[in-house]
Parts: sequence; C-alpha cells; structure tokens
Amino acid sequence: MSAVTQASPSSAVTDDMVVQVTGGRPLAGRITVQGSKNIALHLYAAASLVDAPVTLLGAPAILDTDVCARLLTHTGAQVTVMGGQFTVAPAEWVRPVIHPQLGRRVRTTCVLAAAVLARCGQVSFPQPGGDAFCARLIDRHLAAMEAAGAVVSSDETGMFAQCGPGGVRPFAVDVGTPYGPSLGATVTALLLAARAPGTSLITSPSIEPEATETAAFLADRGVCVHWDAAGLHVTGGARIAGGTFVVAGDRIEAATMIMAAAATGGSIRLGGITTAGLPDGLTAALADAGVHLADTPGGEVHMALAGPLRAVEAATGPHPGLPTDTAPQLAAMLTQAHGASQITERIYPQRDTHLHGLTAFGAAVSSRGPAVLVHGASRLRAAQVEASDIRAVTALLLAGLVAEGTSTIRGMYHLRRGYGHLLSNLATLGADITTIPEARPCP
Ligand SMILES: CC(=O)N[C@H]1[C@@H](OP(=O)(O)OP(=O)(O)OC[C@H]2O[C@@H](n3ccc(=O)[nH]c3=O)[C@H](O)[C@@H]2O)O[C@H](CO)[C@@H](O)[C@@H]1O
Ligand SMILES: C=C(OP(=O)(O)O)C(=O)O
Repeated sequence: MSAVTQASPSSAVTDDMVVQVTGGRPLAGRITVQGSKNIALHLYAAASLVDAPVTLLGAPAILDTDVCARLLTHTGAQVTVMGGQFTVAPAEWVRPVIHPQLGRRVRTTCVLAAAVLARCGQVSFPQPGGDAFCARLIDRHLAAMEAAGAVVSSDETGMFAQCGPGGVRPFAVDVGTPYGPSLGATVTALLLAARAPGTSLITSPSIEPEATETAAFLADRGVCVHWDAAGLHVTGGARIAGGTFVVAGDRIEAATMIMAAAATGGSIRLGGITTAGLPDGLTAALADAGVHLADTPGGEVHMALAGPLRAVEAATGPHPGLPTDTAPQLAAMLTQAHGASQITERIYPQRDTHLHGLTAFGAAVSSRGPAVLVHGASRLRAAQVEASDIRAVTALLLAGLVAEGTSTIRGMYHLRRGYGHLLSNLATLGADITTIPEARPCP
C-alpha cells in the first residue's frame, strides 16, 4: 500500500514534540487558512466513487489527509498527494476492505466504507476514529447502508455490509439524531444514493458545508442532486465524471486564528476565506464578544477588536449555528473577557476535555451539565499541559499565547491531525512559539 505523498508541513512537527510558547504578544499580520480538514475528508471519500481521475485542489497538508490517502490506496485506488493537490484515480479492482488499523484513525471511516459499498456491493470496516471526547454514534450510517439494501453485521473485529447481486438500490433514510442532523451520515447516504439506480431521499439532512460541498462535487460530476423542504433527493446510477474541485477554506482554523488574535488583543487578516465562509452563529458570538470582522476589497477577512473583550452566552448548534468545533477555542478566548460567559454544547452530550488544561493556566472555567462556564478576565500564568483532542490542543495554545511566562504544551498528534501550518502561522503573526523534541529520561 503506497500512496504517493509529499512530506507535509504537519510532518515537520512530530507526535513526540512539545510546543513552547511564551505569552503576551498581540498577534498581528496576515496568513492564509488551509483547505478545510472536514470538507476535504468527505471529498476524499466522494472522489473514490468517481469513474475517472479527480483532483481536489487546496487539500490540507495534515495527518488525516495522509491517512485517507493510505486508506483509499488500500482499496485499490491510485492516490497522489502533492502540493495541496489530492488526486484519486479509480480502482480497476476494488478491495472491499477499509484498513482495520488506519480506519480507526479518522472519523470518515463509515463514509469511505459507503463509497466502497456503493462501488462493489460489499465492504468490511472498523469503528471510526477521530476525537474521543464522548461516545460518537454511527447508527444513522448503518441505517443508510441497510436502507440501500445491505445486510450489516458486526463482530469483535468490526463491521461488514453486503448487498444483493444488484448492488445498492434507491432508498429513503432519515439521518436526524437527538443532537441534530448527522453530518457524516448525510454524506454516507449521499454517496450510496449517487450510485443507486433511481432516486433516493435523505430526510433531515445536514446542511453543514461538508454535506453541501460534497453534494456540489457530485452535482458537478453529473449526479442529479436536489434539495427541498422534504430533504435531499439524489438520482444516481449513471457514470460519474472526473475533473477538479476546490476544497473550501477551513472555517474552524479561521475561527481559531481570529480567537487567538482576539485573546492576545491583536488584529489580523486571513486569506483563503471570506466572512461568507464563517457560520452566522460564529460571527454572532464573536460580535457579542466585541470582535469585529469585515471583508477586505481583496476578498480576505479583517479582524479587529472593538474594545475590551466582553462575556457572552452562546450555544453550539447545527449549521449555520456556532460550530461545536470552535467551542473549546471560544472558551479559551473568553478567559480574557470581563464577566461570566456560558457556552452550551448541543451537538455532543459532552465536550469539555479542554477545561482541565485551561484550569492549569489559572482560568476560572468549569462545566455544568452541557454548559461550560468561564469567568473572566483571568490573569493566566504559564503551565505545562497536555491535550487529548484536536480542538482542545488549540484552546491550550491560545491560553499559552496569553499566559505570562513560557508554557509547554503536549499532544501534537492531535494538532497534526487537523492543522498543517498552525504553529508557523502563529509565528508569522508574531507569536513566540517553538517546537522541541520531548526530553526523554536517561536510561
Ligand atoms: C470529520 C468531520 O467532519 N468531523 C465532524 C463531524 O463529525 P461527525 O460526522 O461524526 O458528526 P455527526 O454530525 O455525525 O454527529 C453529531 C451528533 O450526532 C450523533 N450521531 C451521529 C451519527 C449517528 O449515526 N448517530 C448519532 O446519534 C453523534 O453522536 C453526535 O452527538 O461533524 C461534527 C459535528 O459538526 C464535528 O464536530 C466533527 O468535527
Ligand atoms: C471532532 C473533530 O474532528 P473528528 O471528527 O475528525 O474527530 C474536529 O474537527 O473538531
């Protein structure tokens, strides 16, 4: 299994490195945000459905990209990742197996499995990976596979889906969950429907950009996709054409950089995204906190503070609400806001793995049920902390940028999963930040 990959910026940082950051410098200047991690991951799966080569432009140089390239290669596709281009040429013979170890490292394993099932009528796959801040269910993915005609079974090694001789068939499935529409299951259903000979209906679909961009990608390739009040109608079965498609800018990285600049009292410009690419719930929470965003004539986002940061009450929600993937960074920023802030988590039963580390910096943060409470403004002091997931690590970096003294942050595996240039971007904006190898005790 050898996907062709170019050494990515994320590989300049290794898992056993630690970040040292000395706080107190307001961020200033301009950087470009990467292509969206989560949109790219879903497009990688969609690209493997296509009958001719596909090139995705703006693919982020992150560990999850490398893992997806290797997963697709394992199924028989030819994958090249070079200079922000992720090219997939279809497999002549599809191996109906999502690699059991690699599949446990990314969240989109079921989506990749759906692409393989749609192509060849069977697939085995492990439980998906990704962040493990709480249980993350996949019942809607499996329901979509069953609705498309597969018998799904599982044992201790993983899951197996098998269709009848005709392969996937048109279906109706509801991808709503008690926490709102499932993003991933919407794309799983979309990929199955794109290959089913007839019209399928996906009800309660997610309208996160990951789902709408994947739908747009398929529509560009000739799949008939139609959204209305009933849901997402997809007519599949025909040949799916190749070509190129641009991965949209990473709204979560943009939010992270904006919040980092705000926490340090800075002002920055972001290329690779406009305010239209930022969900309303995010821009509303930032506006409430006193963070001003505007589009520049050159199509960039300019961020500046309207005054001292203000406390806010906000709740995460499905698009266009406040993304759950920005809540940890928002909590870190709000440690610098005067008064009592509250961020209520509505997408997951719990997502507060960042609180332990923020507390080590001296932040007044706590959780009450699904709500994270932040009392500011706190004078943060340098700390030695370790993060256990992707957005928690950026929340701790934000605290380090503010804290007095030099902090040490561990957990680079999580950063590498989703951010290709975050540390160098922070340095470009003036942060005092370095990576050093982890000191090992003498044997
Ligand atoms: C790679 C990627 O794009 N990951 C994102 C994706 O994850 P992911 O696609 O896993 O998130 P979902 O939208 O599916 O999950 C949202 C909620 O629905 C529940 N659920 C989901 C599926 C299911 O079959 N049954 C069920 O109950 C989950 O446990 C969770 O509480 O969307 C999340 C919500 O915006 C983001 O935090 C993740 O960063
Ligand atoms: C939770 C996240 O990612 P994943 O679903 O890949 O774990 C995230 O991007 O914040």
